[in-house]
Amino acid sequence: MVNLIYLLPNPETEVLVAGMAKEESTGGKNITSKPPPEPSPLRRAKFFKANMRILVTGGAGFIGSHLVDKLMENDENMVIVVDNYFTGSKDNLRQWNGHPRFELIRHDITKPLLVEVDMIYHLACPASPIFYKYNAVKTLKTNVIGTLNMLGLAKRVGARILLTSTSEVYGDPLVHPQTEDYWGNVNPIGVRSCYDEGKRVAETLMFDYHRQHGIEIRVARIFNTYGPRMNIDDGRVVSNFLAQAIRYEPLTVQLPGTQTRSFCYVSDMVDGLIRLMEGDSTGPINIGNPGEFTMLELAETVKEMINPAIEIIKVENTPDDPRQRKPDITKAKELLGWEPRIKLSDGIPLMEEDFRKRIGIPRK
Ligand SMILES: NC(=O)c1ccc[n+]([C@@H]2O[C@H](COP(=O)([O-])OP(=O)(O)OC[C@H]3O[C@@H](n4cnc5c(N)ncnc54)[C@H](O)[C@@H]3O)[C@@H](O)[C@H]2O)c1
Ligand SMILES: O=C(O)[C@H]1O[C@H](OP(=O)(O)OP(=O)(O)OC[C@H]2O[C@@H](n3ccc(=O)[nH]c3=O)[C@H](O)[C@@H]2O)[C@H](O)[C@@H](O)[C@@H]1O
Repeated sequence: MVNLIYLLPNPETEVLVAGMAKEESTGGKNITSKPPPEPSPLRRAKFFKANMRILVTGGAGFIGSHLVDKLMENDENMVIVVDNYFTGSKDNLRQWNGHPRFELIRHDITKPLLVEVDMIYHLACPASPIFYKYNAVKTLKTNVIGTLNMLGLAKRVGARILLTSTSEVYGDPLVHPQTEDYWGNVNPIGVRSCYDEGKRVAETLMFDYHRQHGIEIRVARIFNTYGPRMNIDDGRVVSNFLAQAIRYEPLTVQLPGTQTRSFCYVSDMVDGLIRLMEGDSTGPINIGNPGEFTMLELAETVKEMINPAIEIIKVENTPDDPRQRKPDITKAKELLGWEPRIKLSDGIPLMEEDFRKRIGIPRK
């Protein structure tokens, strides 16, 4: 039987068999890192040397499209986006349509993808609770099979890969603020589990590929991010409150209203992700703004800044809503030289302008 496996011309099988053999000879102990695989010979060809080919999965989404804008500012970068447009839109990337250094591929990452790239920013996954709960099994497949596919690609072409994980890996945290060494308090069978457990498995896959196959990995734990281009009916709190205030609708604070979040403006987030990708630390590293607000405080702030005439009402919450969340960003400061620059009161007006344009209600 074992001999038959050796005869299969499948590189995955060969690695598996080689790994098993090595494990036996090390007395069953864990095998640590191997050198990363050799990149394709194309990488050394003159034509390709000039450009860094960067794949962004989920690049038509909110954070992904801002990341693409930033990466495209560098003439040395060639950017390839893959997206299935579940929560993203081509419109977010229209400024790059037809650009010689840009490609957009309609693709679902739960299916394998073969492209020659040097770096992978792996963002594809619905992020708003209403969207990730909509098809929970698909969310899990995206996190598990999708991440496996992207790691398989990274292994094949020798690319460095960054995963956008989430503060939701801490669940309903019992440690506050959250440090990266906290293992979290997550319900494994709840309605949010497809997302938070999915991301936890995605992190595990990243570290196992790193240990077992020497893949260069980066893991960012993103805390609530907001800014222009969020879907207007996205369901997340900042976009909900802004759209409601602009439309003269009451702001819906979910009970109890004392739950907290920390909000990071999208340009700060993109800066943190690029620093992490280009730096030497694998992470996981928290990237977020430590300014912490209750949802009632957020509603009061939006009301005061956008439309003092509107009402704030309390509505039912959904199960397992984390009661508090605030990143400890000591590691990001020390290892990436990163900290956020834009405070909530400066970020909201930047987002308001974009929302008013798209909703079609100008400021009076
Ligand atoms: N925005 C936040 O506050 C936040 C916080 C923590 C983590 N994150 C993570 O950052 C990433 C981006 O979040 P976002 O806020 O931009 O969300 P988003 O929903 O705007 O973007 C996600 C993108 O992924 C695409 N996508 C989803 N499933 C896919 C699949 N199977 N194949 C291909 N494409 C697929 C969507 O169409 C969309 O364009 C996600 O991985 C999310 O988990 C975001
Ligand atoms: O930052 C993160 O790590 C994660 O945060 C979000 O999860 P959540 O914080 O629950 O995001 P929201 O849906 O925006 O809710 C934030 C808080 O606002 C409250 N809320 C939401 C919407 C609303 O209309 N009113 C309201 O009070 C919710 O009850 C919750 O307490 C999403 O799951 C992901 O985008 C992301 O991975």
